[in-house]
Amino acid sequence: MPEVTVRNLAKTFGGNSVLRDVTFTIRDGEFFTLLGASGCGKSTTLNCIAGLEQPTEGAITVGGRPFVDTAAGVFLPPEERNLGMVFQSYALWPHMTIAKNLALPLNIRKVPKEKQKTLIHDALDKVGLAELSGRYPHQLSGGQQQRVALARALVYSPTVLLLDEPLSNLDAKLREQARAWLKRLQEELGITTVYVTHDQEEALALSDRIAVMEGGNMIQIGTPHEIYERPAAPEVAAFVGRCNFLTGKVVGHDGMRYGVRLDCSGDVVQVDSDRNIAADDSVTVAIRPERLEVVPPSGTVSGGNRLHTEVMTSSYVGSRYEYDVRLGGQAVQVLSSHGGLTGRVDLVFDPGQALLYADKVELPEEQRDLLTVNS
Ligand SMILES: Nc1ncnc2c1ncn2[C@@H]1O[C@H](COP(=O)(O)OP(=O)(O)OP(=O)(O)O)[C@@H](O)[C@H]1O
Repeated sequence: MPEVTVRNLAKTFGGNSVLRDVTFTIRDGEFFTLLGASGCGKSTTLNCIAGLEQPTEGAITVGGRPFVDTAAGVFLPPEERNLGMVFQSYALWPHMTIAKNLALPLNIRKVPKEKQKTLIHDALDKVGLAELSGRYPHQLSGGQQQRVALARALVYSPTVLLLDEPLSNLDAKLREQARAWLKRLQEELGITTVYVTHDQEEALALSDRIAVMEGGNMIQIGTPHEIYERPAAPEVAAFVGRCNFLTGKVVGHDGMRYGVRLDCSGDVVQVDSDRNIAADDSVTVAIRPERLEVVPPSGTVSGGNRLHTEVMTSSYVGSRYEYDVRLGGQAVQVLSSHGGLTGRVDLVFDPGQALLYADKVELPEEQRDLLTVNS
């Protein structure tokens, strides 16, 4: 299966720039996800690879074959790219059986009828639906229809699979099952896959690597672990998983490189960071709710840092408790296995569990709302 390279991709719609200098390489056999909020340019990027959109600038090659090169005037039409596509709407023909739906792309490619039978059977077999080839789409569940759409994209052995939110029409439970099934299938087939989603959990669960997009730019490319544990920018930390952003002022450094000490609403804490930050700089500390431990004041627990806070609200959410606490003028969310804490509490965390950003961060809406509601 081929590698996909995208170089300096740009797209404008009527003077409105929606992709800006996007560059990335998808490795052979990789499950690569474009993740970001609605309107950030994920589908436009995918459609440029598919040939459904013509980029304003840039070059795309698949397996070394140029699909697009605006500088050289190259644009390969979609039907010559041999890519498999599945969209959010499965776009199955309702008046045709499943077998007939799968035959369509083969007819276009002038595959002989006898060979078609084997290919259709094999493709339906891959998605576990070989028995249902004579049914019509309305005789299948949503999950089965989604599998048929995938089989139709696989039936002509595409070089790359392009999937645009293919699971978003399924209900939550079915979606989780389909996710596990899709990952297994992609691994078995070893097909290079580009996946578009705005669902960060789905991206983390499915992908070998994720590209996080914002406003037409790619702001980080990395493995799910890298994206979650070492978000390159506060925007990534805010979009992937939940994150608290605390403002603080640097009061000094411990040691040559790591260990920045800072004042967070009156408490001095230490955060590991290799950023070059000077004393008195205003910084933002990002910390995940599950990386904070909430304890009664002066309660003992391991962890280097202690913030003095007060519980605003707490709720039991089945597997754990969620606390919203106030730290000076800042709101902080914490997940804990301990329930029933009220009033003054301490938040404890390890210096390696927080990330330091040199810029002041615009608070995510949930954190701003928390303070407004509880003040
Ligand atoms: N054909 C078009 N004409 C004009 N503007 C467009 C067109 N297609 C997309 N856009 C705009 O380009 C921007 C990026 O759209 P795109 O569909 O790539 O975003 P997305 O990240 O896939 O969002 P979503 O998850 O909502 O599909 C949006 O602001 C959108 O309105």
